[in-house]
Amino acid sequence: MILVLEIFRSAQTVYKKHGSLLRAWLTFIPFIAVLDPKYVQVILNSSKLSDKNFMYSFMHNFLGQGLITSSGRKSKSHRRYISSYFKTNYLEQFLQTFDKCARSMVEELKEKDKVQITTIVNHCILNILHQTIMGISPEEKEKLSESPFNKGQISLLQRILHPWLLLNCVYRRTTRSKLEFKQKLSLKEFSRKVLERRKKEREKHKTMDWCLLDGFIEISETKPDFTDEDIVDEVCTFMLAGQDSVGAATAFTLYYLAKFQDVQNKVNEEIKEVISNSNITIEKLDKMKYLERCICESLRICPSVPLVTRKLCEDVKVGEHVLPAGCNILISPFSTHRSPQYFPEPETFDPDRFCTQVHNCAYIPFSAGPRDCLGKRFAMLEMKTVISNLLQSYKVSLAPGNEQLQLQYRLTLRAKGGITLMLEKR
Ligand code: HEM
Repeated sequence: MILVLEIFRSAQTVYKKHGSLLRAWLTFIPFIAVLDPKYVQVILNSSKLSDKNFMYSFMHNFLGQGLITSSGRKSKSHRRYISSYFKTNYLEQFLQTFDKCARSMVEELKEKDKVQITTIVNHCILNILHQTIMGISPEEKEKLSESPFNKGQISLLQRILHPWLLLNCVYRRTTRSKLEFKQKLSLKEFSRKVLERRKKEREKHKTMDWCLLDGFIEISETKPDFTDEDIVDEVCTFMLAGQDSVGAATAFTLYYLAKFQDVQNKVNEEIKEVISNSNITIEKLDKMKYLERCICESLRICPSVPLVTRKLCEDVKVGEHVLPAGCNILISPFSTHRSPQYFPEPETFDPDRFCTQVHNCAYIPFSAGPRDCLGKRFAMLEMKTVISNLLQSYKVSLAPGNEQLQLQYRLTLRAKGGITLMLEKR
């Protein structure tokens, strides 16, 4: 038996000490932690076991009841409707925005030689999301400054760490709950206004860059079970799902590229060869295989989403064990990615380990199966665009004192104190 935090702290030794199927406590809540990729596969790949557990309901105040937090029929139909908008022909329309926002990020770095890259990257990612999800362009400075998505905060971790707050009757009386409720109202209110504005603009047949909200409106025009309230919830979900996850993964990758100059040089050679100051296209981004392996390796060591949970709706056999219906399952990409059987010397940064095929559930930064990340290709194209734009202009290295990465385990994984880089103009 082990506390969930220990799964992180002793990720390297957890397999030796406890095996890959263990009972774990998240304060007073029992979980079964499933770390072995073969067992993880049984759970994540089953469409019958795709229900999220009670923890996700604590995110309703933040994310609304969109795809990430919902279960059952609603999540299945929403996912079916929305997933077609994450295919290449739609993503292609976002490339210009990725590129434009990345270029203006690089422009802002002019005259600077030392930067907190986490903050800079997060700002760029937020601009990209405002444009691609809601159709608010980076030029609409006033609208952007009003956006409550710039400062959203989730209370789930506080509630877990102070478990009496998990009881709604207690939590409702706290100042934190009132603030969270106010925040939920402002996220929804803002999204509702943006929806109304977009509908009006569509009526006037204004030529506009396509955004995901257009897709949501199109769905609602033909599917009666996809209402305006659902649109608002999905806007909140996508705005928040694509924020810290991508921000952290981009910053972690830049950390490793700054730390290992030989790897950065190889990435830079690839960028020169593939892009050579021409326009970015999906084909070119797909060609950047070495950069992709660097991003994958950063996501292996530092997966932005370090924990995924499920509730079993039926008994499940994994190996010789039967996990009973009703129990809470915890899957930890952070720990599974450190399985020495699949990733020898797991703490070593080695992008070339992805030259050979790995077990599909040994590497799960985007989860796997019917509830895997809908935005994974969006995220990969976006991260490649942002990183290659930065590296075309600057050589990056670690600022003195920033050599050691300290991780902070929030809902998403972060670098404690951010990541500070030195920039040298190329
Ligand atoms: C590096 C970036 C990202 C990582 C590591 C990541 C990781 C994940 C993971 C692990 C899940 C499963 C969560 C769970 O089951 O509890 C997930 C779900 C999801 N992600 Fe991402 N994500 C990233 C970027 C994005 C982006 C850019 C978007 C959209 C713009 C997005 C949209 C979603 C959605 C909608 C789901 C819910 C899918 C469902 O439950 O059917 N993600 N993501």
